[in-house]
Amino acid sequence: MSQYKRTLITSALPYANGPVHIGHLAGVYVPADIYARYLRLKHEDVLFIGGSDEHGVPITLKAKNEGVTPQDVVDKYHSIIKDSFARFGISFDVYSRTSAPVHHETASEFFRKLYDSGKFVEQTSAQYYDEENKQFLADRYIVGTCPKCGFEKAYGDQCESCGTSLSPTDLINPKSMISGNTPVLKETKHWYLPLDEYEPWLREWILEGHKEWKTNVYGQCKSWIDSGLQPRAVTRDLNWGVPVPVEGAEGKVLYVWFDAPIGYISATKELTPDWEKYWKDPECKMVHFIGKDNIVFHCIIFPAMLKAEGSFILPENVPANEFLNLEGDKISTSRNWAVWLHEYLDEFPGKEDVLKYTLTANAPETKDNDFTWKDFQARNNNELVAVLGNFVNRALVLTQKYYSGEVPALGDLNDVDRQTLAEIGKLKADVEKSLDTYRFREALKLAMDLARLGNKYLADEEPWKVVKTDPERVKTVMNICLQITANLTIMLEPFLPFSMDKLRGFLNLGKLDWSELGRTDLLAAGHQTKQPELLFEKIEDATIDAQVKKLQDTKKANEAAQATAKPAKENCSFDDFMKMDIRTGTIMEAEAVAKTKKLLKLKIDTGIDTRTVVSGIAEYYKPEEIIGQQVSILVNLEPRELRGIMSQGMILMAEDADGSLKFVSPVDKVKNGSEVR
Ligand SMILES: Nc1ncnc2c1ncn2[C@@H]1O[C@H](COP(=O)(O)OP(=O)(O)OP(=O)(O)O)[C@@H](O)[C@H]1O
Ligand SMILES: [Zn+2]
Repeated sequence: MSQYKRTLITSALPYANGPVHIGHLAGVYVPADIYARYLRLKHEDVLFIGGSDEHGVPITLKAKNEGVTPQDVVDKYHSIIKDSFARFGISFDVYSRTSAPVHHETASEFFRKLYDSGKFVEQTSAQYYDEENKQFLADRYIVGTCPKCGFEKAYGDQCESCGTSLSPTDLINPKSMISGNTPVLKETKHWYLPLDEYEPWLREWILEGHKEWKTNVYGQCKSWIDSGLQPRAVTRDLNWGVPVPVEGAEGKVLYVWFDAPIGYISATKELTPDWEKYWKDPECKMVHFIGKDNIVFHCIIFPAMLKAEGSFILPENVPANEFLNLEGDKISTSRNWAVWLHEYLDEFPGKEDVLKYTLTANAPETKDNDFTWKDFQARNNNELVAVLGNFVNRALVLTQKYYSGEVPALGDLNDVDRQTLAEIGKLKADVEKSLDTYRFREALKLAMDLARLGNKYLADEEPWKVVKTDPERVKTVMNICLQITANLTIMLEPFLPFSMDKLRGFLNLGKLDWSELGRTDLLAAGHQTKQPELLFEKIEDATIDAQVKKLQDTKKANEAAQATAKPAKENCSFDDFMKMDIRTGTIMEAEAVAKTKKLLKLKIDTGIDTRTVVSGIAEYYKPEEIIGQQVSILVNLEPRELRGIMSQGMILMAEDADGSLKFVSPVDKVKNGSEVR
């Protein structure tokens, strides 16, 4: 048993400027949920905390762009996020938000306590100011060139290209995000947490005291500490956030990364009056689930804040994950490169566990990983359907067939039986060890080994053959298969809660505790099981192809949005322009030019005559679609031969950003032969 009486699980507060995607799930919420469900199955005293992070500059910028208030933005996404988590079965004990009054109060008090006990350094410095909008430019209100890598769109707080954390005055050629103007420097007062003073303590606490932390986490902490910690401003000139509760701080709010982690405390307060049992008692173990970009905030800044305050416990572990990518590209909310949870839930009803399974089996625990729809399909078809679904289905169906669903009695055991049953206990110990050390991928693989064990046992014992010669023996085999199935409902419960609920229904069995895992008498002889349905269904190629197509469309839309118009060509004289004779005409006939992919042979009524034109539009228009289409045609272009056809003139086309061609034609129909000028 551990030295702890309670566990407080926090999961990073998703930023309420977009919905939740599979990266968030794989990095944070799925492992946190597995851990919470596991501890609950063990009857431990555990709280699982979540909530939306609703302050900070990106939200105010989004509101500005959309012509709504920041509150509108966070209301919208908080409700989408909260609802999708609930549908997906992320089992928060509370899901709060940082715009809630309890949070404003808590964060404000927290700041005030540090302020009153002299933990901050007050400093006036020159900061960028947009004179047109009369506003200081914090964090993402300012862009410029990264001094480290030369990326031209680095933000005032971070370069998204090289990951360096910056302050606005580091940027080369800074520009205001609101007006595009070059900002001026203006004096303003802020409060700083002197992280440098906490350096020796952090070194001791993490580098000496927490060598067991994951290497990616420990490594990042070491690198931050070794490169020297600087005082960090914890306030901003901004009108969206928790107001700085100090006289003379009008127009200032707490820095979003100061207030967000305090959100874990506020959410706990919202949940229970006993919140101090979790936050202030050293017998409580606190674990932060986060992605790698949040490590510095949870391992260095927030602990320094808690330490400065003095009455709070510190995290016992921070099992941060690396990043999940999507089909080879970084997931991005702004580029819409993501699989969105709320869309997945609509498009794959009843398949919550399939996503949870895939994200766990392929979790970015030690390095960045890639989600692909092919892998999703393979995990479902080859593992959930072929291994787990297949085993439990055979066990239940054969029980129906031989015994009308009644659990048969266990007879004499042979060596294989004994080894198989003993394996359940061994797997239990291994799964526990993995879960206790936050190795969820490994834990899931081991738990699935129990289903593999069942499959192998069934295949080796072949009850469908033996039943003809030795029906007594088959009773023992089927009893063992059913005991394995019952054990699966416990072992896989943290990972596949919806499916295990279903499976318990087939077994006609209530929810069992983790402590009962490993028992070989979970189902008594004579217990009545029910007619089973399929636990998992195969996912067909067409379903996967549709998802891949959706992503390809996103990519195309992004490329088109990125494309900038080419610069204008050199001037030409009016006379030169007037030499071109452009008319309106109508396509009378159209056919593909044999042995070419691009060319159509068109017959055009130009008002002057009817003539033949060869046009390179076959990839964009089918011949039958364009008969009767009015077009603009350059009629005095020198005729030329294309593929043996004399082409007399050229149809004008507009080339879109993706290279596709569209007709340039009058908005309203005009008489053929009308001049275009
Ligand atoms: N692709 C990813 N893989 C793993 N974890 C991620 C990924 N994207 C975000 N996270 C984690 O999810 C948590 C919540 O993320 P947050 O709402 O701050 O979004 P974000 O990092 O701004 O992501 P995005 O820019 O995609 O919206 C954070 O702990 C973050 O580290
Ligand atoms: Zn950079």
